[in-house]
Amino acid sequence: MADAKTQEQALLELRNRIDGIDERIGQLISERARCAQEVAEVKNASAEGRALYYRPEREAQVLRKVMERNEGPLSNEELARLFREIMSACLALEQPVKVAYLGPEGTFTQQAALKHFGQSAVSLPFSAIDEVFREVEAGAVNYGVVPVENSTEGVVSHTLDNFMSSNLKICGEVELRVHHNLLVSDVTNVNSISRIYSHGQSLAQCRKWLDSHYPKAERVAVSSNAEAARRLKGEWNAAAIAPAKAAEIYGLNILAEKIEDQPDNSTRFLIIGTQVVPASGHDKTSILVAMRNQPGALHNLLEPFHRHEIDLTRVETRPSRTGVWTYVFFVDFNGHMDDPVIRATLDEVSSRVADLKVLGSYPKAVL
Ligand SMILES: O=C(O)C(=O)C[C@]1(C(=O)O)C=C[C@@H](O)C=C1
Repeated sequence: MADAKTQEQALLELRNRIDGIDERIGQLISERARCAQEVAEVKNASAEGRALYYRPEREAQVLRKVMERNEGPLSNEELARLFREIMSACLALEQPVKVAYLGPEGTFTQQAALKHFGQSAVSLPFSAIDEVFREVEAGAVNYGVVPVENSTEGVVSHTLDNFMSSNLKICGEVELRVHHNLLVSDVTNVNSISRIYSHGQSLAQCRKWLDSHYPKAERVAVSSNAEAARRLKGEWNAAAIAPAKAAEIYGLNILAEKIEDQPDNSTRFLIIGTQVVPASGHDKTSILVAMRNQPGALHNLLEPFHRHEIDLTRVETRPSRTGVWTYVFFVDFNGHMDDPVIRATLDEVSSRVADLKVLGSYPKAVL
């Protein structure tokens, strides 16, 4: 009895301390939000209606500082995620940011949009990558989010091809650990699952798991994981592979978690917009280069990077849509356009190729 009393007393004291801390945190968050409102006034005063509220480079710096200062016990990622949301709410006070993403609701791309902009952003689903580009170009939204690398949605080439005809810039990147789950609906008879829906790439990424758990089930590839989740309604013998978020949105149950064959399965997404982003201190640049398919062409293109010791992070090639025998390379490397070494390198590259377009310099993914 005495023990129970002491425990209750200890809890009460700790909870009183937590109440006091919460009060201070609340006051500080409000003070920060008022500061952000003043930032907006300063931006408005000098921009004649064209103020840039969202500043990717500053957000990256804020989050990096949060991680550097962290003394635990929360992990760097956890603490940065909390500050991500505080900044998202502060930005919404300045201007609610509108973001188009490759939908439907529940896709990994939506998850990437929320991870990058936080919950206070207004995110709008579009059914094709071209549409996301068009919405941003038309000014109907401020930014777009599209998958680009090792994508579960299987659309990397679409994103790259869109850059050939678009003047949009890359303003940021997001990396997402991709976990697959087996989802069922309330009416599913879990002992007689004979059909499994998902995007083709997701089915491929869970092949071994499916082979051992559902070797006889028919695997049906559909346009997105969210579409797979949507199909389940009313099908008693079907399951879907999709993100946990899709279970929430479509009212489904998770039958098995993290069923991907590779535990470090991840996808990279790009933030597209019209803004040129200043250096944040840890940046990447993406360029698009068009060149004739001659012997030694790729070596010619890459040699200046090697000589200037610039780290390439990705080289991708696509056949150009115009002109026979011409290839287009997408090259990502560490560094920012404002850096004189990068500028000099690109001047050299430019003199060796048919065309060079800088798609953007942007902060490396922080979270
Ligand atoms: O520093 C700014 O420019 C701000 O607008 C403030 C702030 C923030 O909350 O820290 C908010 C939005 C921007 O994207 C970056 C930072």
